[in-house]
Amino acid sequence: MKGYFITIEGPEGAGKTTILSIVQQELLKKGYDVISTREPGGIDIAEQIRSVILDKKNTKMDSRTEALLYAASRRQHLAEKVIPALQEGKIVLCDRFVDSSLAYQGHARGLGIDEVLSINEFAINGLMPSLTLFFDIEPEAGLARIAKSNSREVNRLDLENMNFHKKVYEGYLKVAERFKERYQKVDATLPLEAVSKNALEIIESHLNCN
Ligand SMILES: Nc1ncnc2c1ncn2[C@@H]1O[C@H](COP(=O)(O)OP(=O)(O)OP(=O)(O)O)[C@@H](O)[C@H]1O
Ligand SMILES: Cc1cn([C@H]2C[C@H](O)[C@@H](COP(=O)(O)O)O2)c(=O)[nH]c1=O
Repeated sequence: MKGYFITIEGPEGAGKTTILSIVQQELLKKGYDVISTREPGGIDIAEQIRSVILDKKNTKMDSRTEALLYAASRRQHLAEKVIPALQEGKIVLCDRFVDSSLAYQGHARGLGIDEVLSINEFAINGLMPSLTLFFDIEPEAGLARIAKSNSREVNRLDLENMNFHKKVYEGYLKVAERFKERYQKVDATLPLEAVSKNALEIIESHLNCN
């Protein structure tokens, strides 16, 4: 495929959405053909699946159902938006992708990283990002940012206990180690300007070297 598939990962409140928007604007100014999107969501069917997964009322959702719904939304998003954009040679910046499933469902929910990767292989059919930025921040600090923000609605996953969020973080460290060839850590505790500058530098260097 001609384009670049770049994903942003990290715990709740790490700043992924905020920085992704700044970085996209900077890349557009520099003349790059770049789109941004998110998981779960990004297109209508996947946004509908997102509503089901994240609805606070759905307290009975089984962990395997949750993993399968994320994988289903992922497939539709790839088929309808990501793959066509890559075929047109665009840079696709995606807020979360399969590594979120590995950290949240695989490690934190206890389904197993290998098992969750295996159900996702059917969904992604070989398409993996060439670069993943891991926004590194302890869960307590990320959740404190969300608690302060009045523009971000609290969802079903946010309401999990601190032990769950610590496991998510631990899961990410395992996933980053496993896929170290595409992983780059960004210190997400720094001020916004520093985080966006660092993220932009990593992305541009990847675009120039590949
Ligand atoms: N580097 C930063 N320093 C201070 N505050 C920040 C920083 N980055 C983001 N924030 C603030 O933290 C809050 C969460 O940011 P954002 O929604 O971008 O995080 P996120 O990683 O996308 O979270 P989630 O995955 O849980 O949706 C927002 O209020 C945002 O303004
Ligand atoms: C893709 C994906 C996401 N999640 C979780 C992570 C977050 O708690 C929500 C998404 O909310 P955000 O505000 O857009 O970050 O879903 C997950 O558990 N598994 C996944 O594969």
